[in-house]
Amino acid sequence: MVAPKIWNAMEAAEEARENHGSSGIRSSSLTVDPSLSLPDMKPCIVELCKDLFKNWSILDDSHFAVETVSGGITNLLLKVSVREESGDIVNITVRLYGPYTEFVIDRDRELQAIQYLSAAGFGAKLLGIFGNGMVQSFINARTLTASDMRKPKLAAEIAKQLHEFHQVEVPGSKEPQLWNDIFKFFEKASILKFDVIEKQQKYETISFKEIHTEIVELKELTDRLNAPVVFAHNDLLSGNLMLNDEDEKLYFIDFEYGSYNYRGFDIGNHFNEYAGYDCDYSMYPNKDKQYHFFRHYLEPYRPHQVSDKDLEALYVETYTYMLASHLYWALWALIQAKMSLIDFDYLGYFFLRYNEYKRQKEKCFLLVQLYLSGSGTG
Ligand SMILES: Nc1ncnc2c1ncn2[C@@H]1O[C@H](COP(=O)(O)OP(=O)(O)OP(=O)(O)O)[C@@H](O)[C@H]1O
Repeated sequence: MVAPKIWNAMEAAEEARENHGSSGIRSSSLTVDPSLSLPDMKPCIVELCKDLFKNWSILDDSHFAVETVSGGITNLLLKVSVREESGDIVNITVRLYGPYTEFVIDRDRELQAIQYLSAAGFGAKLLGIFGNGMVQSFINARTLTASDMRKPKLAAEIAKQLHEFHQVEVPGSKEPQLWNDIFKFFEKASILKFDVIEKQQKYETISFKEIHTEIVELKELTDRLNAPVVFAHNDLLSGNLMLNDEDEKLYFIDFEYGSYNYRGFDIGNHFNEYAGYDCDYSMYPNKDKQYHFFRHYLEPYRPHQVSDKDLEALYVETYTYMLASHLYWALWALIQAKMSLIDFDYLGYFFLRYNEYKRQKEKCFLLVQLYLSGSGTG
């Protein structure tokens, strides 16, 4: 097993300290125990805020209100409202990384990306980092549901924003990470041991030999497409989309899985999320709905001028990487089943994603072969 890369919070904090003048990102070496109850955690959060934002250090603790925004599937997110001396209220969020999340999330990669993405106007502004988390601006908006996300007007807006997102340049290697990540997940996922006997028995029904063959075959197929590579969000589910209804501003949030990747993966992965938390894959968009999305993605200001050839190419690309998205999150779920402290049936989630992969595979492979042979997709 490849040794997991443990995010070096101290190094990152030190780097941010050095860069503070230019990037405006503050840093603290404090850590907050995520297992504390909210009342016990509050004094630690207040101390952290005072350490990061020196102008708040003179305020009495009664000026700080702390509440939970979300348990997330991965992290704990808190909202801190600070009544400043002037009487103004400032809202920020404090994100505590979930334990062991470094097994599936590269925090260095996330932190670097977030700075460039937030400078380009995406997501919440990064205000500071600390030993086991980060502080960001609070976004005044509601979180979308899967059914919101499927509405044509919002789908067009998401496509348009994704087009912009994919234009952002993040320094560093521009190598697509998909297959590196999938193989890394595979290595970890294939050697797990569960203490709970039922879980272990369920786990033992999985054929990793079969999965490995699937990964290799799918990689070979996607390689033949020469798909464009962009800086991708990689986790565009409804919970990572927020909308302010008044000014109709849409926000992409949560760049934990962001990396250079195939654009078709970002889109296919997003379409898989139409299934919502119940994984109802009958909600996957039909060809018309996909084309609606593609038009606004490819030409946000002239959606009706996109050529049939470009639509078809993106259709094939998306279909193929949609399969990769199932493999990616299926393997991710196995690692979570072992590592996460969150009470969620990750093992069951593996089967939902992998079974859907198997259900779609043949049709997809056939479609790509037809397309590559020049016979079209019909
Ligand atoms: N900066 C923010 N301002 C306001 N609300 C936010 C902000 N960031 C996240 N949220 C809210 O908290 C929820 C969880 O956030 P996020 O997805 O970043 O956490 P997570 O732990 O990574 O969750 P998951 O693993 O489920 O994606 C979002 O769906 C959104 O409702």
